[in-house]
Amino acid sequence: MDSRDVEADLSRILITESEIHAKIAELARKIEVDYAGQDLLLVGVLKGAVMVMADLARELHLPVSMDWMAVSSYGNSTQSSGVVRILKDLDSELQGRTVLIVEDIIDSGLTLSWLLGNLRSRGPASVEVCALLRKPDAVRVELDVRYVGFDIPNDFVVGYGLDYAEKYRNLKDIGVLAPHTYS
Ligand SMILES: O=P(O)(O)OC[C@H]1O[C@H](OP(=O)(O)OP(=O)(O)O)[C@H](O)[C@@H]1O
Ligand code: HPA
Ligand SMILES: [Mg+2]
Repeated sequence: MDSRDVEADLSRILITESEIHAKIAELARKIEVDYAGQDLLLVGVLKGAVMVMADLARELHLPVSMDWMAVSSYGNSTQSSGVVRILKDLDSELQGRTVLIVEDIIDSGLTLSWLLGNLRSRGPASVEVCALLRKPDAVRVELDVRYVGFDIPNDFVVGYGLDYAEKYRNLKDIGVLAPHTYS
């Protein structure tokens, strides 16, 4: 855990920094095989995916471009509002591009479901998804996700980009937020 005194806010560490980095290397090896010889556009979903994007992009031995989209459906809550808002759109045109969405977490799946529909309507050659975390017991929509790092329990997690009310994104590990911090 980091130097900031946040241990009291976590009920437990779920995934350590070294486990995260090993998993990202494993995902990168698969992506390199699947996209060999192609120019890949990585689309990071701000803000949660900043850490995954930074580490995955540096791990990939492929020519990649990086672009960012900011959407938000959680605000300062631990429950998705179900309403996805674009806060920042992509700078790139997607026509004919090979796109890989990079996400930190699939929880209800509502953000990704909406994003896939939105990006696919822009005429890319393909759109696939790489998500570090997924909560199988929380997913409310059918989603085809090509790369998933860890399936995790249905607890609210923070760290490594994931926030609660904009806090904890800078933790190196991923931990379960103790209920007393938000109830
Ligand atoms: O599967 P879902 O239930 O839709 O949840 C997943 C989304 O929620 C979080 O984003 P958030 O809206 O909190 O924005 P942030 O990335 O800026 O924290 C997370 O980063 C995913 O994008
Ligand atoms: O468990 C979570 N933690 C932080 N942000 C999130 N956004 C969706 N689910 C989560
Ligand atoms: Mg958030």
